[in-house]
Amino acid sequence: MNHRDVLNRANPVMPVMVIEQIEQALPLAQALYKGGIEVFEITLRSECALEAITLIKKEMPQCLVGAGTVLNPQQLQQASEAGSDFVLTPGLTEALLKQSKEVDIPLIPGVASAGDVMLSLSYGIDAMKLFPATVLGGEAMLKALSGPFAEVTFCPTGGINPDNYQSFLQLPNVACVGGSWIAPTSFVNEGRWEDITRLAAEVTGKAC
Ligand SMILES: O=C(O)C(=O)C[C@H](O)[C@H](O)COP(=O)(O)O
Repeated sequence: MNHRDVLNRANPVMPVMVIEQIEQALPLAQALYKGGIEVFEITLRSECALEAITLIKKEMPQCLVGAGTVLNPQQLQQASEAGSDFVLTPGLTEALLKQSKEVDIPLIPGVASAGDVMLSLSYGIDAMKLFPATVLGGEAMLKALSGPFAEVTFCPTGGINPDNYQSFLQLPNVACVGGSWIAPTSFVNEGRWEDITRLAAEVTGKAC
């Protein structure tokens, strides 16, 4: 499985998940799965994030579990040891790119400029996260990047919501979108799992 496979399998949406309590991990992942989602981004923004990755991967091996908000090589190493299938970063650094090759885990780097895309390509990575997508110009930015980088596939993330995700998905260089709107913190904290399944199913068109 490479970077591109991850983004293609995440189509149409990769949920950006913040799990504050380990008890929320499985109900949340299962609620999303029931709504047709099988690729998760679990951000390393909470104490129990690594534990949540391990747990979800163990109980739902049919899903792909990625670690998000990976900021440095140490976190990349920890994410890999926790069992992550892939990692995502908000931006890219040479240190992260090098470490992902050493650890041999697909890294989907956040990019915000043509220079970032070129650095990522120089490490053989042609599937990237555009972050923060709407701030960077959204669809206009993606159309502009498709000129020089026709072969690159993106997962726009940051500012994607129920009103704009469809127009992003129509672009040929967009494999999937990323977003937290699909797993709102308030719903997670209130245990509104059926509402999360409904949100996911509205986007995927699937329910199981
Ligand atoms: O943490 C990371 O690795 C990021 O890249 C940031 C997240 O993708 C965005 O915070 C999601 O943005 P929203 O859907 O607008 O909430």
